[in-house]
Amino acid sequence: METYAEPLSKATTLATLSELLHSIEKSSSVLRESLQNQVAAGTNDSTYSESTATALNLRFHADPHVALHASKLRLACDRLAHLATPPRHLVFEAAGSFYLTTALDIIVKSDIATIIENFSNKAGSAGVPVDFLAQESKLDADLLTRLMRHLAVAGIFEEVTLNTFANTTPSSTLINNPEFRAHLDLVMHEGRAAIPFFPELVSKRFSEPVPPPSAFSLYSDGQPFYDWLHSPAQADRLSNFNIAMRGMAHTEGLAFLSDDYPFHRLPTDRLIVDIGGGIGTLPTNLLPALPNHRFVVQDLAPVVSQAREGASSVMKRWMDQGKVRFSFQDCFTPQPPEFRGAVFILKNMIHNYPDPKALEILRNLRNTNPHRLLVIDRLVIPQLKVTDSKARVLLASVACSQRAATFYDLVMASLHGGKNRTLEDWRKLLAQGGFHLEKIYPLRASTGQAVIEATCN
Ligand SMILES: C[S@@+](CC[C@H](N)C(=O)[O-])C[C@H]1O[C@@H](n2cnc3c(N)ncnc32)[C@H](O)[C@@H]1O
Repeated sequence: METYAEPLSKATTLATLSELLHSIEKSSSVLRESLQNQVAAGTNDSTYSESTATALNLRFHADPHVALHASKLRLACDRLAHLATPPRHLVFEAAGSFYLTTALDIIVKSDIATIIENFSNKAGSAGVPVDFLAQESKLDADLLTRLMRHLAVAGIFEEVTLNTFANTTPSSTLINNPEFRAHLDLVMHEGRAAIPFFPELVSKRFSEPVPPPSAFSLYSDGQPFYDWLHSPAQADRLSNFNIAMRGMAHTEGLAFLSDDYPFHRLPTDRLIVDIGGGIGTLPTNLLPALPNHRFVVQDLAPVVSQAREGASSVMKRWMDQGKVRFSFQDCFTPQPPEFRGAVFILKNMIHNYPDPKALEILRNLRNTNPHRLLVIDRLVIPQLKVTDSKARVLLASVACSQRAATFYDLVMASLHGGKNRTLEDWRKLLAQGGFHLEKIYPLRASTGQAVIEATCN
């Protein structure tokens, strides 16, 4: 017999099972009541959050309280599944998890979800025979069946009858959705370039006095990720990256941002400066709710050009009205004096950098005496065992699955040498940069993001 370092006693297992069942029952009943109310109300979405949740097919996210219970339910179900799974199986399944990535990569590239949708609409059937999918996508039918079946086990697609597949709610997010597919492609394509070098990075970080900054730098002969991405040879990848940033906004619950953080309290005479703002995802989402605010979106030259050239008609109108301005600004250089006292936003920026580089950015901003600094980034919450720890309490109040937050932490390590940070990391980093962390506003329907509000020390 194998021996175990710390076997769970039957009494402990029983107590955990009871605690989880209680939590699942409580959250499920909140969700059920919310759905009953929605069904009774019919199709009328009267608030902005309601129509946003409907548009994104989020049944439980119009109301933040219900959204919190949806997240709590997932957390409790994950823990319950861990408890019920033979321990070796959890480890074994983790070993094979990259086959899921591979299967997803293939079906995303061939846009199988859209093929299923088009065929089902035409034929009026729930499922599509795999032979048809194979013909349309020019992929081997036998291997495609097996890839689809593996995805179906994960809830992406459904095998309705033998070798016949239908979309599910998750796979439907891929239908005619180039922005979401670009985001997935970014994670899988650039990720796959860097991942083979990850073991070397981990080892060299231990053994070498000046280790490589990231796994990606080992792939790119030392070029930092953004230098590589902005080089003329990678024009297609830059274009995919910028589209991916729009797709990312939907995965991160950005649509609810104006409800989850009180932007309306920010004075309208202060500019909102979005540092490393890409092609303007933030004002696109915020301006409809904040028509009297003005945004400056800063980024590096190739991105600013793409933002101006590819601006939508709405964006062009905002630019003409002076509500949005795209400007070239390297975040490692001092901000121009006109931005003194502005509201600065760093959305998905700081996670790209290790602490010394992140501090350079923060100190530059501190010198402009900002009205507020809003860091929109992921909050990693370690799932500590100690039940009364602060982290446990935080996890319960934010109630966000950590699957994306911790995997993205590794994406940051691998591509940029950056990291996703815990609450203590944020508090310390902000203090060293001259800021005081005022409050955390978790974003519902996000993958662990929160607005971290800071003021000058
Ligand atoms: C992860 S993306 C985030 C984009 C946007 N904030 C969002 O959340 O959609 C990081 C952005 O930082 C920009 N960036 C990289 N290095 C920069 C620098 N030194 N100064 C300003 N922006 C930079 C990139 O071009 C990219 O648009």
